[in-house]
Amino acid sequence: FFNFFSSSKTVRHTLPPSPSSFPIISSLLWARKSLLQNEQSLRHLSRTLGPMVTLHVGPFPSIFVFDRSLAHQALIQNGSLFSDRPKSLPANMIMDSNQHNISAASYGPTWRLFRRNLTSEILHPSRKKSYSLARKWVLGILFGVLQQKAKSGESVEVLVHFQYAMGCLLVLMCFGDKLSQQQIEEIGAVHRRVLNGFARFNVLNLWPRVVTKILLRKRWDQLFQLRKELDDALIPLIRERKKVKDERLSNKGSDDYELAYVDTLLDLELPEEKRKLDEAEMVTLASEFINAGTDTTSTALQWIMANLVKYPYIQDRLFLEIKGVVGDYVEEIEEEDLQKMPYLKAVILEGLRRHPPAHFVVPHCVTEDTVLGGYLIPKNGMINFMVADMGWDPKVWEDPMAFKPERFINNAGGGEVFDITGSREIKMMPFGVGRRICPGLGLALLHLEYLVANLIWKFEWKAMDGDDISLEEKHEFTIVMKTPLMAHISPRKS
Ligand code: HEM
Repeated sequence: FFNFFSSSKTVRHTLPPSPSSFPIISSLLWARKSLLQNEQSLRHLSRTLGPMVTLHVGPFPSIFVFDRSLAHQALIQNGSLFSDRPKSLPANMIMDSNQHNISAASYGPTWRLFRRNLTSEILHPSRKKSYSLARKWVLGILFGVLQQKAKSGESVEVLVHFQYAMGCLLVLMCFGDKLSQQQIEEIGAVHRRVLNGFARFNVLNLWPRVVTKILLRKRWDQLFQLRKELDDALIPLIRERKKVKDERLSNKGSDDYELAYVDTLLDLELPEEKRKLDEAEMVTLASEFINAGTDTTSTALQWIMANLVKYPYIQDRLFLEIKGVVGDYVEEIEEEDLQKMPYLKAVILEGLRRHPPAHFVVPHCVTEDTVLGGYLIPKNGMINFMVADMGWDPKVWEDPMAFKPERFINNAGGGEVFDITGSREIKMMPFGVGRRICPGLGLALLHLEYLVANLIWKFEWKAMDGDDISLEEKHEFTIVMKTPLMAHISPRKS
C-alpha cells in the first residue's frame, strides 16, 4: 500500500514507531554509541516495532527500513520521491563544498550533471577498458610485495596491501597515469588523514554554527586546516592536468594521453549557477571519487579472501575453475578471461551479500511528505535502509549467515543471472538500488574479480597455524574485520 500524502487530506499518518523514552536522554545515548552498536539496537527494536523504526536523534526524525519490499516501493517504484539527500551538516559542508559532489548533492540538475559526467565519461564500459594498463601495473606492485612475503615466510596483513592497491587504481583514474609512486602515496596519505580524522569534527554538527563558532573555535580551525591540506595536495595536480589539456588543444601536447576524471571536471558548467567549477569543488569531486572506491572495494576484498582462507574447499574449487579457463602456463589472468568464470562471480556476489562493506546507504530524504507502509515519511526527516539485513533475509536465502557461493550457480553449473540492481525485486542491495545506486558498481565488480582471480591463481592462501578466522565485525569508514586477516601465502608454481 502506497499513497501520497498532502497536509490538506483528512487522513493523518504518523511516523513509524519509535522506542518510548525521554527524547533528550535517548538522543544522547544513541549519539554516544558506535554505528555498529546502533545497528544492533535498531535490529533488536525492529523485532518488536516492525519493519520501520523511527529514532529521534537531533532535531529531525531518522527512519530506518528493514523490509525488502518497502525498500523496493520507495527506491524503485517511487524513486523520484525518495532520492533526495538531507541538507549537509555544518562540518560536512566544508568537506563537500556545500553539497557540490555526487553523493551529497540534492536530487536535481547539479546532481544529474555530476553523476552523468562520471558514468558516461569515466565508468562507461568502453572507457573503463582503457584503464586496464593501470590495473596491470597495480597488480604488478601487489604481486611484488606478496612474492617477497611468500619468500621470507612472513605472514601477510592483507588489508594494508589491498587498500594501497585500490588507492593506486583510483588515483590513476582520477589524475592520469603519469604520476610517480611517491605522488600516489602522498595523495593516499592525505585521504587517509581526512577519513580517519573526520570523526572528531562531528561535534561541530551538534549545535548551530553560530554557537560552535564561539564555543569550539579551535576545532573549526582544525577542520579548515584539514581541508587546506587536501586542497594543497590536489590543486597542483589539477593545474597540471589543465596545462596538459590546454597544450593538447593547441596541438603542442603529445598524443600519449589517457582521459582522467579531473579532465572531465575542467569543462563542467553548473546548470543552476551557470558557472564553471572552482578548484576547491574539483578537489571535492576528485576526493569523493578516490574515497568512494578505495575503502569499500578493499574491505570487500578482505572479506572475500578471509572466506577463501577459512574454507579451503571453496578456494580449491575457484582455483580449478581458473585453471580450466586459462590452462597451466599463463602468468596472469587477463580481464577477458573473467567472463568465463561463473564460480568466481558467485564468490564475489556471495562476499558482497554476506559482508556488505556498507551496512547503511548514504542517508536519503524525500522531496515532499509521503506515506510508506502506512506511515508518514516527512520531508524534513532522514530515511535509511538496512543494507546488511536485506541480504540476510531467511525468506530469500537459506541459512543466510553461511558463505555459500553455490547460491549463485544454477544446476547446470553455470552462473545464475542475478540482478544486483534490484529493479524487479530486492534480494540484497550492497550498492543501494534505484536512482542513487552506486555508479561505481561495475568498476568495483571488475576490480574484485580481477584481483581475486589473480591472487588465487598466483598463491595458495592459508590461515596462520592454529588460527580460526573470525568473522566478527568492526565499524570504521566501512564494516571491516574486527581481527584483520593475516594469512600465509605460498606460490602455486615455483
Ligand atoms: C565494493 C565497492 C563499493 C560498494 C559496496 C559501494 C556502495 C555504495 C553504496 C551503498 C552507496 C549509497 C547508495 C545510496 O545512497 O542509496 C554508494 C554510493 C556511491 N558510490 Fe559506491 N560503492 C562501491 C564502490 C564505488 C566505486 C568504485 C566508486 C567510484 C569510482 C563509487 C562511487 C560512488 C558514488 C559517487 C556514490 C554516490 C551516488 C549518488 O549519490 O548518486 N563507489 N556506493
